[in-house]
Amino acid sequence: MFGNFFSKGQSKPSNEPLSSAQVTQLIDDTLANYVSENFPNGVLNVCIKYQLEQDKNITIQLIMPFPCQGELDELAASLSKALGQEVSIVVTLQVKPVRHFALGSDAGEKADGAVKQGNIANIIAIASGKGGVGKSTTTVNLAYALMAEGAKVGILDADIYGPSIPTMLGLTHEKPGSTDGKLMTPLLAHGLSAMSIGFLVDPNDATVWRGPMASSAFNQLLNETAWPTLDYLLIDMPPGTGDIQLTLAQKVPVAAAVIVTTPQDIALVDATKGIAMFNKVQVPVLGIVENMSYHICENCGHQSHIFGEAGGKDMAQSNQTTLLGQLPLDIAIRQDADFGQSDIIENSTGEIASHYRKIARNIAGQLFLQCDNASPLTPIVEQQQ
Ligand SMILES: Nc1ncnc2c1ncn2[C@@H]1O[C@H](COP(=O)(O)OP(=O)(O)OP(=O)(O)O)[C@@H](O)[C@H]1O
Repeated sequence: MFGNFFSKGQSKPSNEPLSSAQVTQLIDDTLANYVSENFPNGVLNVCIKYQLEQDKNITIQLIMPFPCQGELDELAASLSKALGQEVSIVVTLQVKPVRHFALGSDAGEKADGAVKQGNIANIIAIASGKGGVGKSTTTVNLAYALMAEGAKVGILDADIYGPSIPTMLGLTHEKPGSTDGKLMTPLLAHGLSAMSIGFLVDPNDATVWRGPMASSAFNQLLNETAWPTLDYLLIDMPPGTGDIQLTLAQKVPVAAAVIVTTPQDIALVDATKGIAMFNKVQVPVLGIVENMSYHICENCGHQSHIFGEAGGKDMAQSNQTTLLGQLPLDIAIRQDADFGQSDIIENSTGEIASHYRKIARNIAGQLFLQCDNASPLTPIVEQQQ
């Protein structure tokens, strides 16, 4: 796809240096004609503002409605090569809410989209039918990946019975404070705002909570946290599709859900139940992330499909949803999770980071593209050119 942007009625530049007007035209056409999953009608079609600066180097300033820096960096690299001149694309984000969110203790009950606008643009639930498929690990890495793409992100650990987010963020012994004595200040992990029941109570105490108690603890975590302005709040849902999950999905104005699964049959069956649950409460499912899809042998490079092959793709097809991406079973992912690290923080252009960043862009892009019409609680979403 990249490098093909001259194909739509454009001619490749000859060796002669291009005039400034020709460069402008070529860049305009490229941005208009570049097509990918997240830009089905070109970049300019969704761009809010576009500005071109030509000097020794070329800088393209774009205001975009969803994070896409990584994809546009690749487009800029292709343009640089084609023009023989350094081209950079600088993205500023203006993420629009798909559903309005009210801060305050009554927000859960009034999740009807008519309440006052909070400072969280979009809440995305990350769920799995089956436990242990890597939902929390994926949620943490996707949060960092969205940040690497330029977004302001928070994470809420709704896994009341087994909160693993504190460990995965390296915040095990930390406790949130409060500046006003009412709202808790979320903890920060490399710029990611986080709240978890694991910060507040001994996880062993929470395991004996019954449904209503767990549900009210979750409401408190969401509504009594002084969230900063966020483009996305990712909710790490408890595994399963029982009453607790259903209540959470209903109480929170979730813009959309993402299902994490492994390609194993037993996990896919439960993931299908997860999709059905969100359909029931009319929360659009953006797609499926297939975790532990394959393993590459460190010694010989052989790729093996330990948990089966193509399960996520087939399941996405049979549920009329999208396979948002596949992640390897990789020792570095496991080690990072155990030690409160993420490869994305250290090396945002590394191989593992690239997998997560691509999926993060797909989630944000599909949320923008799909949800305008899909969510019953959607306010008018303006698209500007
Ligand atoms: N892609 C991966 N490669 C290697 N290890 C992974 C990967 N994804 C997750 N893991 C490991 O698998 C284990 C389970 O992951 P995690 O806790 O994220 O699963 P979960 O679905 O959230 O579990 P639970 O159902 O308990 O909430 C962890 O040890 C984690 O480090």
